[in-house]
Amino acid sequence: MSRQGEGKLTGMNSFFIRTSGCNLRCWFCDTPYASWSPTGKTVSLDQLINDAIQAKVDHVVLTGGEPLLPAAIESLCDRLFEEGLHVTIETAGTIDKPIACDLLSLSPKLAGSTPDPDQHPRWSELHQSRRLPIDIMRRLIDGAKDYQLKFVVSSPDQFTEICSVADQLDAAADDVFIMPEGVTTEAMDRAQMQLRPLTESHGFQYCDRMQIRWYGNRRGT
Ligand SMILES: C[S@@+](CC[C@H](N)C(=O)[O-])C[C@H]1O[C@@H](n2cnc3c(N)ncnc32)[C@H](O)[C@@H]1O
Ligand SMILES: Nc1nc2[nH]cc(C(=O)O)c2c(=O)[nH]1
Ligand code: SF4
Ligand SMILES: [Mg+2]
Repeated sequence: MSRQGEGKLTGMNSFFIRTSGCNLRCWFCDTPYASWSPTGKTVSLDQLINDAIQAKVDHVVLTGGEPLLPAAIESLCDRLFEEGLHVTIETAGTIDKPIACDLLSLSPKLAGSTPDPDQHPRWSELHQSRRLPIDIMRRLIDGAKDYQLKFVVSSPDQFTEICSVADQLDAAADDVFIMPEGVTTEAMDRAQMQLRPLTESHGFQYCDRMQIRWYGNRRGT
């Protein structure tokens, strides 16, 4: 049990399910234990549903790693819906699956997310070739009741690219969230000074990462 720290449902008590394993390798990934060096244990669907019910909250967040990768993700969503739970999926949006959810929290990965080609030649190439399949993202958005686009930003120069991706996805400015890259309050405060005015001048929403302010950058929060 935690609180949603990012985007339109910030502050909502939520049960988080984090799948391990990712098809991308963002250099800045804040959950390397679910991407670069995947760890974790196998949990049955029955157990997950049971735990979600026991958490006594209305909201469940599926994240990762990349939550659209596991074969059982559709069954998991269906069973959460049967329990009347609100399901948010946090995804980079690169996996083609006909999945339904209440809120698709889509975080398209910009060119600057690609890992260093000298240090990680294979992953750099794979990441670059996989990170932005606009047609797949459009289908995911069509299958969701609501959506938001959350961009991780490490430089103001990235706004041109963000506008282009948002345009290609026909996103309203109001559904675009600008989130600072960073895992400390100090880094987020520094970034905010530069990014907030730009965010507002584009009509986008600024997205702090409240979990870092509430809990610190701790696993399980
Ligand atoms: C760890 S990812 C898991 C879900 C999915 N793989 C994705 O990237 O959307 C969860 C969220 O954290 C964001 N994120 C990861 N590392 C970050 C960092 N260093 N700073 C800011 N946001 C970060 C991602 O963009 C995404 O919105
Ligand atoms: N509290 C909290 N809120 C979050 N919203 C999205 C998260 C994610 O890692 O996907 C996240 C997370 O890791 N923690
Ligand atoms: S897509 Fe998400 S989980 Fe995968 S490496 Fe990037 S931030 Fe991490
Ligand atoms: Mg997180």
